[in-house]
Amino acid sequence: MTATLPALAASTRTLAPATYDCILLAGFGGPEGQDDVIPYLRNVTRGRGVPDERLEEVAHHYRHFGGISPINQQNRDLKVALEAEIERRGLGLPVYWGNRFWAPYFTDALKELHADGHRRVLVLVTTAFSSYSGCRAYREDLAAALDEAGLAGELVLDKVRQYFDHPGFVEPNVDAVLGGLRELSERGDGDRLHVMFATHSIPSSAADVSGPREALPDGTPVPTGGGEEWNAGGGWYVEQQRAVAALVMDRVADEFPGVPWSLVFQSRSGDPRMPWLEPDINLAIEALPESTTGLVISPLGFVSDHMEVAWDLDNEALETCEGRELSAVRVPTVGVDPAFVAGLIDLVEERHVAAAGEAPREREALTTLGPWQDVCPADCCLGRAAKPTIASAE
Ligand SMILES: CC1=C(CCC(=O)O)c2cc3nc(cc4[nH]c(cc5[nH]c(cc1n2)c(C)c5CCC(=O)O)c(CCC(=O)O)c4C)C(CCC(=O)O)=C3C
Ligand SMILES: [Fe+2]
Repeated sequence: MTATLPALAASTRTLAPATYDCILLAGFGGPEGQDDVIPYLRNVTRGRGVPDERLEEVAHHYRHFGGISPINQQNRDLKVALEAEIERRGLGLPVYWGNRFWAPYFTDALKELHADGHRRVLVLVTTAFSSYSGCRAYREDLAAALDEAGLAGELVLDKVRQYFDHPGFVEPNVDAVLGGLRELSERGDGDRLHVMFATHSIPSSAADVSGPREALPDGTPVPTGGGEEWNAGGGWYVEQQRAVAALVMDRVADEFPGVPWSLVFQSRSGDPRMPWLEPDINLAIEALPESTTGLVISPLGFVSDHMEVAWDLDNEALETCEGRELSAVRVPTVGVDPAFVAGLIDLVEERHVAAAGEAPREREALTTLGPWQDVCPADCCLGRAAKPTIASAE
């Protein structure tokens, strides 16, 4: 199946700069009241074989917070911050907001921006890493929304690259981890520290096919993973997170040299007999050496402190720490940190030029994996049947 798809030449993974006329902030979406919770969860898990018991368990997480996920407000705040940065730079690009799983849906946002006269859309996705859930699913859902809105021939939808190693994403994460390490030191629990970078678990089979099935333009081969104590999985999803985590630790090493760290996974669902990325954060906390005096938890896999952070880390993981009397701090995601907001607009400016022939902003990347592709090969992150997508070579 995937092996028969034609390979995409490295050079075609970068799009020439162009002029866009608006930005679409593409979010995940979340419920905003108790009555939304079940319809929302049905949207998220449609056709995905997530067991009912898991849905009930997750519904309980939302119910605990009045049925309201913080994610929509966080995206509203991000939209306002992006608008202010665009205004500051005089770019004149309006920002629209749409979600995969809750109102405002992608279809509504596309209809709205089209009605306002826009035709060339640059999409900013609220996830930094490459995986089916973090990239391809957004591209598929945008293609479906284009169709549903009846605008398939009318709009151009290009997407900003995954930005895991862009300074705008890395720097706030460095600051956050540094803040956590300092806090533990000030508490007097800084003797033997550990940093855990938490990210969403995905099926190992999905991890293995995350990102392109070909070498990077510089020849870096597709990562095969394995060989670790835990099931770390292969593919670019894990590789990108490991690279960013290592970079963050390198950056804090001046002040906190030699602090051990690990990449851990959270929020797994699906059939328990299927392998997903491990270790689960809670098991990893249990397995820390008895001598560990303080733990920093960085939600590296997410861009805002949404429900997966508020529940799975702040409730569950911190409780696991309490259970073994381990002093711990969960540090913030990038959220609306000014450096992150500015970084997203830098990413826009490396693609958008006001007029043909103008030089775009330089493409920044802090690991050897980047700058990541603007356009995905046809089989990128493709695990199941191919659906049409935007921002793909085919
Ligand atoms: C990689 C990844 C990201 C990061 C990239 C990105 O940010 O997009 C992410 C983000 C998020 N996931 C979220 C919520 C949920 N994810 C679910 C289910 C799943 N996620 C998966 C993966 C990911 N998820 C997978 C492989 C499943 C299994 C089912 C399937 O294959 O589709 C379910 C169903 C119940 C359950 O199984 O837990 C819910 C409710 C929210 C919103 C939180 C809020 O409301 O504040 C956000 C930001
Ligand atoms: Fe999820």
